Amino acid sequence: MPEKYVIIVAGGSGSRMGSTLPKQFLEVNGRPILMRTIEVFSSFDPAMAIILVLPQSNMALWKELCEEHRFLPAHQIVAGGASRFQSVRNGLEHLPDKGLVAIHDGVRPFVSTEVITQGFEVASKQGNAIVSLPLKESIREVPGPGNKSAARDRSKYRLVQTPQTFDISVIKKAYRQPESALFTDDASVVESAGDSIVLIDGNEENIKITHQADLLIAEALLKNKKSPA
Ligand SMILES: Nc1ccn([C@@H]2O[C@H](COP(=O)(O)OP(=O)(O)OP(=O)(O)O)[C@@H](O)[C@H]2O)c(=O)n1
Ligand SMILES: C[C@](O)(CO)[C@H](O)COP(=O)(O)O
Repeated sequence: MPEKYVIIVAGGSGSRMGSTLPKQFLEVNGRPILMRTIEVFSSFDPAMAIILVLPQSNMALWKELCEEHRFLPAHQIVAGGASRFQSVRNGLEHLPDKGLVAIHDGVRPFVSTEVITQGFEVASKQGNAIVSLPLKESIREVPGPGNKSAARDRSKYRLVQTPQTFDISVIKKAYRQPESALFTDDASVVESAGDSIVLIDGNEENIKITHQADLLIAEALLKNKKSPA
């Protein structure tokens, strides 16, 4: 297996959460969300290099939080950009040219180690591995034909999550493209560079904490984790 790296992107402002403090620093059951996310990767492989992308304006806060919570996992801090694309691109500059990198949202603390493992294994053989889930609700296209809404076949779609794991040469080449509004994740950047995307199954608990209600779900997931099997 080639050398493994992870870029954890936490350079956003969390506008949909509606809190003054960006959501990655909010505590769930007494610990900042971002620390929980980093800990999943450091326990998966304590030797793996962790690149953490943060808003420039929150770097001092992060240092204080690390001291307060005695947060020990080693990580290299990189300044984020105005968009997720720019934050990932900044993180990639701190990687060597060879190896594998998992790119993961700092606000997805419930990714399983099985999914991380599968991501590295598949990406080492096929160049990339993108975590996804089937849809569990009906979907409609809006507007569909005739400017009306139209039922669509959900079996043709997947919900895309992170980590998205890549051969470093593949992802670095892709991120040399100019930014596009269509680049909502790393798979879309790599696909636009001409590579085929490989989907793997994710874990249902790996939610992206986005809205206030997600904090309640996160608390419930943690409670469930602690209870005896
Ligand atoms: N300029 C940005 C924007 C987003 N992200 C990160 O990308 C992940 C997924 O983005 P999202 O959930 O949309 O986070 P925000 O952009 O912070 O939220 P919002 O869109 O509600 O403002 C988050 O971990 C976020 O911190 C980032 O590193 N740099
Ligand atoms: C990368 C991502 O988390 C995959 O689901 C997602 O695309 C981020 O999207 P958002 O618009 O920043 O919420």
